[in-house]
Amino acid sequence: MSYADELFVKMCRDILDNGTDTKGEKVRPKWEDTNESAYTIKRFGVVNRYDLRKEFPALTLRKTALKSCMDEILWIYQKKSNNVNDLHSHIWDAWADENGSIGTCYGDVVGRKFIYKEEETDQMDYVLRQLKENPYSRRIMTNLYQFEYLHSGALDPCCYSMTYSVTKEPGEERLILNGVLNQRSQDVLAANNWNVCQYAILLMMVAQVNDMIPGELVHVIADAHIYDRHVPVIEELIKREQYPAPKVSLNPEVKDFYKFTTDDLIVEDYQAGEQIKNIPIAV
Ligand SMILES: Nc1nc(=O)c2c([nH]1)NC[C@@H]1CN(c3ccc(C(=O)N[C@@H](CCC(=O)O)C(=O)O)cc3)CN21
Ligand SMILES: O=c1ccn([C@H]2C[C@H](O)[C@@H](COP(=O)(O)O)O2)c(=O)[nH]1
Repeated sequence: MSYADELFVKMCRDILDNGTDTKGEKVRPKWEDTNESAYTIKRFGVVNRYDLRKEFPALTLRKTALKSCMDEILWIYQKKSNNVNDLHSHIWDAWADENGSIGTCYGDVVGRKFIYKEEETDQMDYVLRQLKENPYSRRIMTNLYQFEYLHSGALDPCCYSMTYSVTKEPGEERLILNGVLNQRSQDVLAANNWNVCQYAILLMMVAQVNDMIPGELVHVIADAHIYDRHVPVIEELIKREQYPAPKVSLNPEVKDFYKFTTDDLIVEDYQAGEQIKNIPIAV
């Protein structure tokens, strides 16, 4: 059975049984159809660890759209775009302006130039260069939570930082590339496995172009929540049958981070439960 399923079911049970309700409090998100407040049951401080050497962390309770996940991660970290017209899914449409822009967040922040040691770079190029030149550095991270740009971005980034950390295992020639994903806010039904698979794929891409082995992904979530309208959906989902994790790999020919496309993601044996259609998204 997929380890990601096991962790997901445990996390959902913990949120539902031990979480606290925001009902009646002042909350930001709304349900688009009725304009009512979208309340949640939340759990503070959830930490999940996935080991990519053992298996890929995809849910099998329902299918996660892995190519769309990768498409969004390429949009942010490779194209460094903030325009939904550069994205092949419609998940960001509700937050875009009439030109398709989501403003100064996500890709826009990744691509902003700054000077580091007298050279102009951006956050992703900095990470790629540090891993090549200085892999044991403890300063290898991206950080999308830039206060000066929040006011003109469509949404404050939820997955806001990724810290890369290299280890060496006895008997293993290549270095292991691990990552800590920090997330301030998580819509567990809509995007938990979506975000996990995205950053797993990002770690795999960054490892491959540095000839490293993707190791552990540690996902730290400050506010892991289930929206009120999602509770019955989650209750049904976590009772479903679980299957072994799919095999997910990258085209080994790609050695340049900027050359990956979603065609380079190879997904095999992905058996999963029925898709849940039309999940309501709080905006
Ligand atoms: N309330 C809320 N939840 C989120 O997950 C979220 C936001 N808001 N705001 C911005 C982005 C947009 N995100 C989204 C929005 C929709 C889906 C969604 O509907 N996913 C479908 C599959 C979509 C596809 O196949 O392309 C799913 O079944 O999970 C996922 C992430 C993540 N973010
Ligand atoms: O990658 C993402 C992007 C967004 N979310 C969710 C988490 C929250 O439910 C909303 C954002 O609302 P805030 O009031 O700004 O926290 O979007 C996610 O889970 N993953």
